[in-house]
Amino acid sequence: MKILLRGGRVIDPSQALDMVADVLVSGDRIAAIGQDLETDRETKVIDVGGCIVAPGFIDMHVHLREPGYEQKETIATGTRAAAAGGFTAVACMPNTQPVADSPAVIAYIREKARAIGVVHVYPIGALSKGSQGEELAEIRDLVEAGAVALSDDGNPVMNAEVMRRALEYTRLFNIPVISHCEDLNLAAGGVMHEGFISTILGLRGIPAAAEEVMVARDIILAELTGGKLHLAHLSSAGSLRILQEAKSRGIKVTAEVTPHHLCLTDEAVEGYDTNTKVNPPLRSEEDRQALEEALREGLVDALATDHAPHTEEDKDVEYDVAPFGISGLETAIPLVVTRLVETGRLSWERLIEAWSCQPASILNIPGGTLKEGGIADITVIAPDWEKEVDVNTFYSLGKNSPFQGLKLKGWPLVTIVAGRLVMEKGQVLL
Ligand SMILES: NC(=O)N[C@@H](CC(=O)O)C(=O)O
Repeated sequence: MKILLRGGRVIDPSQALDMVADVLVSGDRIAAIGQDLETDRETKVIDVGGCIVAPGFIDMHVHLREPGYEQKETIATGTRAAAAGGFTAVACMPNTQPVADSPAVIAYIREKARAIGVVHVYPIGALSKGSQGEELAEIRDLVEAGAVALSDDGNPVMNAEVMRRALEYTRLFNIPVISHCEDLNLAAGGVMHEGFISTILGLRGIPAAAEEVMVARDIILAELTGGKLHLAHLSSAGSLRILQEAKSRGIKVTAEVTPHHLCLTDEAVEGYDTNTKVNPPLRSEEDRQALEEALREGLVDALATDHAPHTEEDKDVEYDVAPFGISGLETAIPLVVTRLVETGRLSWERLIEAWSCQPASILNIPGGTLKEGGIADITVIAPDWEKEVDVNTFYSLGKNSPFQGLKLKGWPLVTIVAGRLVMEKGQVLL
């Protein structure tokens, strides 16, 4: 099977490539990039004139919910949502039931993904047993089973000694520790950003400091141990100042930001829509602008959705008791394209670097490049394709999106995974 993507703007930051060209896929590999490439009768030709052709987008932070919470999402539905959203690979968080703290759960996820998944799935192992934050998980066994990183995402590691040991021990395997930075004592049962709006709404706030003190602590521990630290879903300007200082001193730390923290602020909570309840919370406009600038300048390395699907029953409750999370995979790319790329605030090159090259490099996984001979994971985006978000068309079981009804541009047009056409014009083909 061969596929020819004809006449798109091919942007591959890994090779400093930005030109109008054809891309030929043969088997599971990129066969050639060039002008007017020849085809034979077996080649499926897709006209991508006017579109962006990029190395496959990798979402390094998703919740696939399987095993244990299959009413919220499964590996089958989550990977279809990823393909529909323009992603060729996802890394999934271990807060499943049972928690992915054993080789058996890691193996289960990988086998299920291989059998029925539509995109590549890279499991992230739990850092501590049961993600309880008290005793390290069997890290070597998790790595040998295929975990690409360790994290207790959803459950901050409150014990600094445990975090220290995780950063120390993971050095042996050269994998990152992904930290969900939240001091639970400071967060104190809050449900939104602590500020003027939380006061007006009468909702308990989570101060930005709840994130910032943990960012500072984990950076100190990364410096102490020499471990690889990755900061998940940063939300506050203060976190960025600490990150800046750490990077300027050469500490091994990377960070990600989500589309919702780039596109929304705490004002979105004003209608008490529980789909705006997310952890960390949507913060102030000043924080939002700082995140945008940090992404543009590369201080924040990567984009990631933190796709957190929940059922309608879960979310159809009072704001205080609703679970945190946004179903993000199927709106992520057009949101960032519409708000940041189309407005000239983020270049295509930087978008692709942050959502393809960087995640591949941080997790040390295949992809992030269109080099000839490499694996054919490709994302095509149609910058002019405009349509409204409709959660009823989501492949994800999680319809919990605060973007319902929003008109967006720059939808993903084609997703190719290891040479297989898995999505075309929004329709998943498997
Ligand atoms: N990010 C979220 O808002 N939700 C996450 C867990 C979490 O990080 O709280 C989830 O798993 O639902």
